[in-house]
Amino acid sequence: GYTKAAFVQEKSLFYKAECTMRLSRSFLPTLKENPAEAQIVSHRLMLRAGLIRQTASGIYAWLPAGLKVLRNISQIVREEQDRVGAQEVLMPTLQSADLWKRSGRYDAYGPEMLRIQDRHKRELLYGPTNEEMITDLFGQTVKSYKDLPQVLYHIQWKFRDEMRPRFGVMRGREFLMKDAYSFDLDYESAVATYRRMLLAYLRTFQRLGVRAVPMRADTGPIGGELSHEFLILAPTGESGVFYDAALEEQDWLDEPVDTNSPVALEAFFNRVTTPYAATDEMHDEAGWQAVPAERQREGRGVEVGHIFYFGDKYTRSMDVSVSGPDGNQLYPEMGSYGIGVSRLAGAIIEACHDDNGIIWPDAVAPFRAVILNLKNGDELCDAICERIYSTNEEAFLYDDRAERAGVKFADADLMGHPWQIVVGPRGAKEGKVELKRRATGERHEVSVDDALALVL
Ligand SMILES: Nc1ncnc2c1ncn2[C@@H]1O[C@H](COS(=O)(=O)NC(=O)[C@@H](N)CS)[C@@H](O)[C@H]1O
Repeated sequence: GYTKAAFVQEKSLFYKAECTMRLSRSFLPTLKENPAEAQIVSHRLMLRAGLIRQTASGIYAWLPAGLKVLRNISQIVREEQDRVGAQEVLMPTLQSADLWKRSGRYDAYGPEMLRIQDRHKRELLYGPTNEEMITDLFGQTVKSYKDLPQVLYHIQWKFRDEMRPRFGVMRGREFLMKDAYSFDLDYESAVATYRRMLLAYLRTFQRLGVRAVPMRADTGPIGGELSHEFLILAPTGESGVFYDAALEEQDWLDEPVDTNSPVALEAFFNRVTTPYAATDEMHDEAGWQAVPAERQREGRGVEVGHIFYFGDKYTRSMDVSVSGPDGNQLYPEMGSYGIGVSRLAGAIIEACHDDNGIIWPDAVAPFRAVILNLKNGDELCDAICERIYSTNEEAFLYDDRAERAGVKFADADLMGHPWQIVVGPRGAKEGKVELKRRATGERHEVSVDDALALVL
């Protein structure tokens, strides 16, 4: 068996700064009851699992576990943007109204725009999106077509003064968005960029552990004529969706698309857009009836991403041009590509939960596993828990509270950790722990080493 002396000796060798994720000392306020104001399951569970707290209508604070989820989502989004050659920048949340007057959207955008005056009475606004700002930044720097294409993105907070914020972070007023903007020499290369982004989005959502169906969309206040939105299937989704089941069976991660070949991109684009898929706004009966009945899928979806090609809408209106191959000035062709990063935290829960709580996909979970000590103060249980905990303090939440087992099991299911490592006195005597997979409920009694090998 594992002795306390061995543990103390080992721990003293590898002593690290104490990580705060011992539940007895963490800022992780779980709730026993469903808050009355939460109407949908993701809002209820995000409050009950201690991930967020509302600070004003449609505005939330992200508590330690919720912030870990936000960072995990952001990191996957970032990796897939970098993979298709986009470059990360960070633009401010506050924008000068002058930019929006140049593009003509200052008045057109409407009451959702939060307008602010500074002490010198200068007109500012809290950015709802960044087409104007990125086009201005691009125009200050790029003067020749030789410097095209450019794809720039950032992951930044936005503000839209929604008339009725609701459903927690799903329809907030201040929310985190990845927004990318592309600048190309001509239509063909702009379309190639659009298709690369579409693939990047499908890979991103698959890596997040959800299925997002791409659908033709209308373009709304952003403008342009080529647009797709990506919807995660969830019963509380705001959009009705109709699509061909063929779209659910693709594995985009081993999709060998040569993204430098327009021909390969066209073949990929046709594979994605040929099967029928439309939200209720774009649905057409004729197209729908052509889908064989056994492949027709109908439901509701949450929009987690939206991409647009809109040509020279902003470069022309803001007069941002570059010298072309023939020496004449030309307006670069643009697209913009948004992902609702904070909305995804809620949308993923809508798609991944059961009656006991959240079921985090491994890639998004705030912790890989929770260690449940069923007998605090028992020398062997404590030693085994401390040993597991000290192997990777970032990955583990250690429930060291002086609570009875039932409370620990219920909270572990509620918080949705992919793995539960249960340490009880009987198993500890044989150096065994019980490993539970949250998604399936499967339990196995294994040695500590095997548990660590499986979880990490
Ligand atoms: N009120 C909101 N709360 C949370 N997420 C939102 C909200 N409004 C939009 N989003 C998310 O942000 C994504 C992009 O927003 S958007 O308006 O469709 N597109 C743009 O703003 C473009 N500038 C893309 S760069 C949406 O697909 C959605 O997932």
